[in-house]
Amino acid sequence: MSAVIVRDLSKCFGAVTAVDRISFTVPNGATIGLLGGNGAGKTTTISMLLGILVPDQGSIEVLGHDMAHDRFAALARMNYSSPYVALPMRLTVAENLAVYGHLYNVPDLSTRISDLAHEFDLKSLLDRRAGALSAGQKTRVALAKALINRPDLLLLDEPTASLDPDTADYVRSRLEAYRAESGAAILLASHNMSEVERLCSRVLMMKHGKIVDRGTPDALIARYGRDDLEQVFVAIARAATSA
Ligand SMILES: Nc1ncnc2c1ncn2[C@@H]1O[C@H](COP(=O)(O)OP(=O)(O)OP(=O)(O)O)[C@@H](O)[C@H]1O
Repeated sequence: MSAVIVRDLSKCFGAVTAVDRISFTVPNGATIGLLGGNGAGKTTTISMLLGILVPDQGSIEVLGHDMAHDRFAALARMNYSSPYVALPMRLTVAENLAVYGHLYNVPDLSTRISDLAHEFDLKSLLDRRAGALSAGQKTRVALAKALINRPDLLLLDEPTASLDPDTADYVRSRLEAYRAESGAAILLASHNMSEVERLCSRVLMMKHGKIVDRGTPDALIARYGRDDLEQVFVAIARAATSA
């Protein structure tokens, strides 16, 4: 069964077609990569999945719920992190996690916060204001917030942005472990191709709002005759420029 079913989805901003009739699924228990150059339409797609933007056309089904008519049932079972969406800056890290935990009605919230603080090495940051943290510290708090309700669908926009290589590696292993233990589906937008190769069973390649190719990382690498996904990405991006 699929956690996400997107059919013929479009979104325009004035004359700009940000997302252009895309269709895809995210199976339960899978991590799917959403790739594309700057302005390809990844964030717009994720925003529609979250119900933040209303599509001009098409349908989105999340965890069995039609987002046009029944989105609150789905929103309770999903979560997201994005470096482009700031957490309330005046609240401490602990207050932030508590607010989101209450919003999602998380049972035994203090234990959940303590577990996440341990998992993402946040214990020494719990009493610090979110606005006063470094970029990498904010990313770790955003990931803890994204997991607070043990979501069945996790939407991740650049989840390791600003993390040092050691912490990024640790976070990737935590995301893999969460998917394996929970059976959650993950949609991952990332510019880090080695991260995508490691985490994603399949990828969707976006260009100018369309999905121009899709498949497993290995299949795409073979189809384009390249050594890795980074080279495939560059080949598609350059083809786009000359198109
Ligand atoms: N609120 C908005 N108003 C007008 N145009 C927008 C708006 N949001 C996005 N766009 C445009 O829609 C297109 C897709 O943008 P989007 O942010 O979805 O791309 P992206 O793939 O996430 O890019 P990046 O990798 O740079 O984050 C771009 O041309 C962008 O300028």
